[in-house]
Amino acid sequence: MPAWWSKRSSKSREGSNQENSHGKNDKKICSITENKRKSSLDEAALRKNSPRGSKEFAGSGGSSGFSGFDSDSGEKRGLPLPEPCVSDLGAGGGIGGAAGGVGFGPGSGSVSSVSSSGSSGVEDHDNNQGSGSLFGGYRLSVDHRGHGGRSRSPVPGSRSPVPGSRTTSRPTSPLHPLLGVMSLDSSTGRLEDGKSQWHPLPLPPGSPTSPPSVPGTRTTGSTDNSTLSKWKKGKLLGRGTFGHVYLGFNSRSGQMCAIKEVKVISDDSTSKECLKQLKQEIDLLSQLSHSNIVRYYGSELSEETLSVYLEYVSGGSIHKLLQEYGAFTEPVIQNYTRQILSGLAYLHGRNTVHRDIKGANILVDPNGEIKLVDFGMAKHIMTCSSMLSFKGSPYWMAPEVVMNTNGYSLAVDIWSLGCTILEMATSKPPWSQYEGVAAIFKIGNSKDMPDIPDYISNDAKSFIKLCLQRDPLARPTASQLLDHPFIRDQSTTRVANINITRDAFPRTFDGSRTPPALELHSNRTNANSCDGDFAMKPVVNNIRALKNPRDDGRMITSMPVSPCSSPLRQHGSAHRSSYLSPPHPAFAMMGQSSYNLTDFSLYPTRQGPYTHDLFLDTPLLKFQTPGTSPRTRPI
Ligand SMILES: Nc1ncnc2c1ncn2[C@@H]1O[C@H](COP(=O)(O)OP(=O)(O)OP(=O)(O)O)[C@@H](O)[C@H]1O
Repeated sequence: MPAWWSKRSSKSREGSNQENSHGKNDKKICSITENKRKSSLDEAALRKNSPRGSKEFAGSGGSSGFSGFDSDSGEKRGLPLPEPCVSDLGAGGGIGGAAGGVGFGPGSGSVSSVSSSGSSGVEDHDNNQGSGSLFGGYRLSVDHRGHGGRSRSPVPGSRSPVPGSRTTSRPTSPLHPLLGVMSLDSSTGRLEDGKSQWHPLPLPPGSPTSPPSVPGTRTTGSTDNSTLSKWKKGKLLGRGTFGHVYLGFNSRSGQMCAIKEVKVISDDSTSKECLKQLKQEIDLLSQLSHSNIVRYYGSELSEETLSVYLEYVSGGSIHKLLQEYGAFTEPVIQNYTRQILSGLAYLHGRNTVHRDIKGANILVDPNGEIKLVDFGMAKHIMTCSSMLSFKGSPYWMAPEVVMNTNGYSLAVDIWSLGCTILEMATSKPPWSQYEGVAAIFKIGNSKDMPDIPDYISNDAKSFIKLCLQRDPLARPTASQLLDHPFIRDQSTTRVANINITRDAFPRTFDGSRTPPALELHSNRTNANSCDGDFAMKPVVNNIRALKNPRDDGRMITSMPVSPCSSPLRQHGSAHRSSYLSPPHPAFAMMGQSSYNLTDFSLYPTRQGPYTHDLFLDTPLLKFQTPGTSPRTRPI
């Protein structure tokens, strides 16, 4: 068994709502070779932490690097922004490793360990021990005398003068010692590669007004510092391992964002680790653009904090929704799974593995749109070789990750997706009946499958079983899974649903008028996923009701619209009378499919002839037997 346990911490998540151990609080268990001496203590601590009763596995740091953090402190002082490297993901390191001190964020909820082997062929930033550069991929705006200020000529989006700006009057601060060291000590070769770009803080798309390309650039002639950033920090949205997340409000546009902050403290190893993780997240997110991945707006470095500005997703995490509303109905699970898969297919298409897929890292917007977040664990995989580092959250962790022997690949996200589907169906992750260590043994060293509830459909069971195949090579890719009936048949349902709607609302389809509500539904890709409670109701009754003369267009358009996919709709009986969400007979068929695992074996997998997966040639992984030393050699 790899030695990667670390101590419990006390962080809480999602605002004041402490998540239980199945969510964000499950524990980034940190492990590196240097920490072996802590393992016995940590293991003892872990045993105390049952999946239900305990909040934390982890955080070797003990005390939080954020203790005493004042959400209102850390005013941005117009320090130059760090400059992440924008070379493509395969361009090499870029994130200086903080001496391999991986995942020591207090209260960390995931496992994090790094193999001592350096032969992974992975852009594993954690392994950049030699660089000694926390921001190895950053060009910090410092000249060689250590003063703030850009070290090169103006670039788009830089703080260099723009029309109307008066950057010369902007206060400059001495470079933060921590960052100064990082900026000047990169061994990544990316500091001078000329590919780097600034990270301005644009408004979200659709902003009625455009801010200066970089906060702090004065465009109005004002001389006070209040214009430095138009994003004002609001309430605490949640706490993660590596920082706090606040609501941000743009006082110019009225728009909102999420601000993820890590406090910058020199000579604090926890702070360094947090910054490193956040830097990694910035590097990845800044290169991603997908509707199911949280959008990155920009980042900003002040003397006290590094802030990352992200799309605000107001619905909370799947984990939080499960806590508040209970298990999801199957149509909701289908819908969410399709979107998660879509995000994963995009991510994997860029050879990037998320490594921490779980309900707590999947946010839902009010329209039921899924956003993958928390890319602090994500890694880009440069070659066909797989990773050797050890990260994730135990209950969602793939066997090959738990055993940490021969590395792992994109398929770890597919395993975690299977666990997340079980989480959505039961409100708990698989193996949750076991305490931490026992769960890890179950995952890594048994042949057992997690319990799959009887009440889900055969399609759902088939899908989950495919994801939870112990052989990572046997797991289908995200793209392949998008074609599984559990996902694919949603579109059939949606078309049929629209047809029924057309019958029910003929006037809406004859060009005379278009109820906004229907337009909204029909334009959404997730409009097919309606309340499971509807599924059991005779559709015809609702249609008859709709054809009642009283139910005219005025009534329709004045009715409140609830997103079809919202899990909030699954329990409310009041929704059943809503004509705007007519049920579909296909839902009555949920759970009746005779599709099985064998059928899907017709689809190509990583081992199949049609796959173009990078890991086609990845050798089968062997599990490490507890007590034996980890095997890191490729088979
Ligand atoms: N874009 C966002 N919009 C709204 N809330 C968010 C957003 N990003 C994060 N949050 C909230 O903040 C919490 C912590 O965020 P996040 O998981 O990204 O932090 P972290 O330090 O990376 O966590 P982890 O310990 O999983 O690494 C989330 O659980 C969520 O409640």
